[in-house]
Amino acid sequence: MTCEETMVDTVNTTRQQTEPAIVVGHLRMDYGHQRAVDDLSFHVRRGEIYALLGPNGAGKTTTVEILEGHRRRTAGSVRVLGVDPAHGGRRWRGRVGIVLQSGGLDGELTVGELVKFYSDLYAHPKDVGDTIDRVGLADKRKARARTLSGGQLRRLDLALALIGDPELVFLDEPTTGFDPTARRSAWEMIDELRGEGTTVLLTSHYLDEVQRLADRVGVVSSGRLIAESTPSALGRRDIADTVISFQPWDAARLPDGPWHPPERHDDRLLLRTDRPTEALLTLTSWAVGQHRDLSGLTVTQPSLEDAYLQLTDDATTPSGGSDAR
Ligand SMILES: Nc1ncnc2c1ncn2[C@@H]1O[C@H](COP(=O)(O)OP(=O)(O)OP(=O)(O)O)[C@@H](O)[C@H]1O
Repeated sequence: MTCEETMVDTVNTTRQQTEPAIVVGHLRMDYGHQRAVDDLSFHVRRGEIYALLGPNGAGKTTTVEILEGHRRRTAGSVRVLGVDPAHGGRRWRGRVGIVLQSGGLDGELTVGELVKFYSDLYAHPKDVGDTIDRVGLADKRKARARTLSGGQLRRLDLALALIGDPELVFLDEPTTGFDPTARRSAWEMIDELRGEGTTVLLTSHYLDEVQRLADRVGVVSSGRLIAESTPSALGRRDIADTVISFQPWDAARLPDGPWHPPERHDDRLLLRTDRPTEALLTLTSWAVGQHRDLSGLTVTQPSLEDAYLQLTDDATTPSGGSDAR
């Protein structure tokens, strides 16, 4: 290698280490006349857990399939670990953990045999027994794949994605069909991946999962990124107001205050506000002045779920933030 080639190689290696794990620019995917992904841009930093969140048909799986190199995009640019997945070779595949469709596995092989078979495909695989333990299938090691339940098959998928000790893992709805205990252990496992510096791209419908696991979340609706933030900052967005609720007494006449027009729900009055401290002061001063209690008073902070529902609702209504095609 000449001195010049060595320098180019060093520059390339440095660039690959500093470049985000995933860079998506103006990605578009059309299935015939159906636009599934529309001008989508985002990046995932190395070691980050990034969640794509969105309603059914938002384009999450299509995006992940393009990033995995399983689907050719219509337009836009994509780099995964410094490589265009459309041209990702064997070496690149070895660096990326992909949760396979277990439907394609030979159901006659046992869990242990399948994980061992996949481990042999990689240069530096993890330990087969440890990986099976980690996904909670230790007692199913000798069971044939065809005898596993839906949730157990997804755990097997996860084991196959992790066995190659990848730098980046794609987890498309990793806990769908898991019972609550299995979900918790999958979460712990994903936390461990974070501890090891593995980058994770996750798609999920479960807001608690995203809240618990993700460093950042991109909300996708109709193929577009409509919001991107940390889960907690997304939950704090002004769009999702704090709700103050209580049971008003007969003939109560509410004073003016920093809230939207009051809403009645059964015997309760709901006040939505983006200035909760001031609203509570106005409300409690009024009640004390009237020698009354604010019976059943509750104050509810907006959750990630509230923000998500409001965002996706706005994006799919014609007057909302995203243009309707
Ligand atoms: N192979 C395909 N051929 C034609 N249209 C497709 C195909 N795959 C997906 N679509 C369409 O593209 C859009 C995006 O689908 P995609 O599966 O990517 O969404 P998603 O966000 O993953 O949905 P879900 O949360 O339900 O899994 C949908 O309207 C879907 O009907």
